[in-house]
Amino acid sequence: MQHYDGTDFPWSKEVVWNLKELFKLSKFRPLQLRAINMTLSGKDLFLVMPTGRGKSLCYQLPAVCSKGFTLVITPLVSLMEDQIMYLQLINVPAAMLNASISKNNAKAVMAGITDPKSPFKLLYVTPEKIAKSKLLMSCLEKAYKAKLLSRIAVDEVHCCSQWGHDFRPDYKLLGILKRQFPKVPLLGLTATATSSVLKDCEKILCVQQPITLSASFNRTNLYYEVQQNSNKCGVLTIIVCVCGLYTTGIVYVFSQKDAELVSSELQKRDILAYPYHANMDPDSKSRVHREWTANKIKVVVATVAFGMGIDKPDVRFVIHHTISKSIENYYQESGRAGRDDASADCIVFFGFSDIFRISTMVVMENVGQQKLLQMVDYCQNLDRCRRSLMAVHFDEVWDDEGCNQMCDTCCRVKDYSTVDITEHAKQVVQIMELAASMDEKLTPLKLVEAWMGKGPAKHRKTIKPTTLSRQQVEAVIVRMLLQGYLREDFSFTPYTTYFYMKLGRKAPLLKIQSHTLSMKMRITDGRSAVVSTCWSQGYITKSLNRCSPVCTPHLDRKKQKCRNFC
Ligand SMILES: Nc1ncnc2c1ncn2[C@H]1C[C@H](O)[C@@H](COP(=O)(O)OP(=O)(O)OP(=O)(O)O)O1
Repeated sequence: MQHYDGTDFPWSKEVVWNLKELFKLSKFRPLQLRAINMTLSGKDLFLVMPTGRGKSLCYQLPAVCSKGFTLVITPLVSLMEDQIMYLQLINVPAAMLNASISKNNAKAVMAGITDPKSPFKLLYVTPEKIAKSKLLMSCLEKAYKAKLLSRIAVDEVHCCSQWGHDFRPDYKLLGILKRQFPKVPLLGLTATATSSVLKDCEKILCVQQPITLSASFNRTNLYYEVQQNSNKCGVLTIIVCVCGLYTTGIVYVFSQKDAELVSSELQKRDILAYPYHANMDPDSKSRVHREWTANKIKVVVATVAFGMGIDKPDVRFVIHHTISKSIENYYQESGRAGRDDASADCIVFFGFSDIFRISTMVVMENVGQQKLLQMVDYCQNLDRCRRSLMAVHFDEVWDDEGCNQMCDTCCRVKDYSTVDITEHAKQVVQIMELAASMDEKLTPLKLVEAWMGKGPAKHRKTIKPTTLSRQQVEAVIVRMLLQGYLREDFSFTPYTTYFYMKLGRKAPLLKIQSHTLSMKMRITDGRSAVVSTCWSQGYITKSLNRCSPVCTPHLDRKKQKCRNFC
């Protein structure tokens, strides 16, 4: 394999020349040269490389060094437009075919496909075009026969698999390409795919035994941190502080409403923040994107609609106001930070009720629930370094040295201790059994309240209220959910989906005397690195759960309460 890292191939001189003179890059990043040499040798390849590490170069550069053109399948029109704009800038001819281009333009592109002079080196198409346009397939057929179709690149290849985090039905039909054009090397690219997802993609794309190249998922310059979402004021305080520390960043939120609300709260605190979500008109969306890229806007407060194709190198923070729906999503979204290799912060706020908000949203997805719980485990698991949890998820062999104190768990090991929660878990089971005996279903909130001695007396008559704090109560319930002592139960009405708790398959184990259950909990109120920095710079004075100086202008003087959040 290492042989492919060399520069003694017939094409090597041209490759190196183009890297420097055309793409204006001084050297390759890890795995780029290997991938380029392999695809130029005609091998079928899956390239798994973290977001922002330069996957595009691995097909753009070979395209320039090959006869004919490279067909690039990309899911989003905006992604195509960005790439074409960049390629035009460096004088590499490229074209695209999608529903947004004019008929005349499409006609010219179709003619270009079979033109022996190849007026473009890269042709970008959506998977829908491959699935639906017979004309395109017939042109590609002719190009194949004339040896003009040099390579097929399938970007975001994980979209083929239903087990991936972003399945797109039209990707399922892309197997036709390898069946019709078996001699053309295929290059599948993704930032996030487990080995089982790649196996699935292999079948769907009809490639036989492709070579998989995986760059380490570990973005060493990113600092990962999870903050408890205890109240809205605390969350906003930290967001405001982080915005004060850095020049540019993204805040991801759950809904369009949150995007509007959080951005307007940041604006009230003199932070140049704008919302971005799918319901905005295209002009407003591209204006926000453009102005943020040009540093005229400091923060974009966005839903996941602000996604693929964002290539701003100097993003210094990505904050998740609400957890992502999967680790893959989180990795990709947070990975938009620090593309310039300078350090950047990735902070996610984890709130108990958010689990159930998102749960009802992903309930229809094939493995939506399972993926959400993996994300919850990432947030709640204090046993292992955040990076090692991601490594396990992406099937990467992990060495604990790899984190280098760049996550909150590694920085704060002294703040955690293992606590036996067996008796607590038994109390939860008693409450659940009592509710079941009355034929009642408990929502997570009702379960918390009953255990804390609040809510209807009938739910808690057999036990004393717990002595645990609310945060600990929630943590125990989440732990029980993650470990199968509790499980989710959904109920659908024509208007909404309700989420209830049920006893899980492992609940009977708690009846066995010798069975124990433990978890790591925070024992001190030590400050995280991000909070410490805010602290040392005078942004935060007391507890994060109180109003800080940043909130002071918004205090209602009479009630001494924050008008918006407390
Ligand atoms: N060898 C290199 N040296 C320096 N910069 C590079 C190199 N290769 C690529 N880049 C730059 C170009 C882009 O600005 C940036 C990201 O490249 P890009 O190909 O868009 O990433 P990607 O495709 O892996 O990310 P995503 O998964 O988000 O699509 O890195």
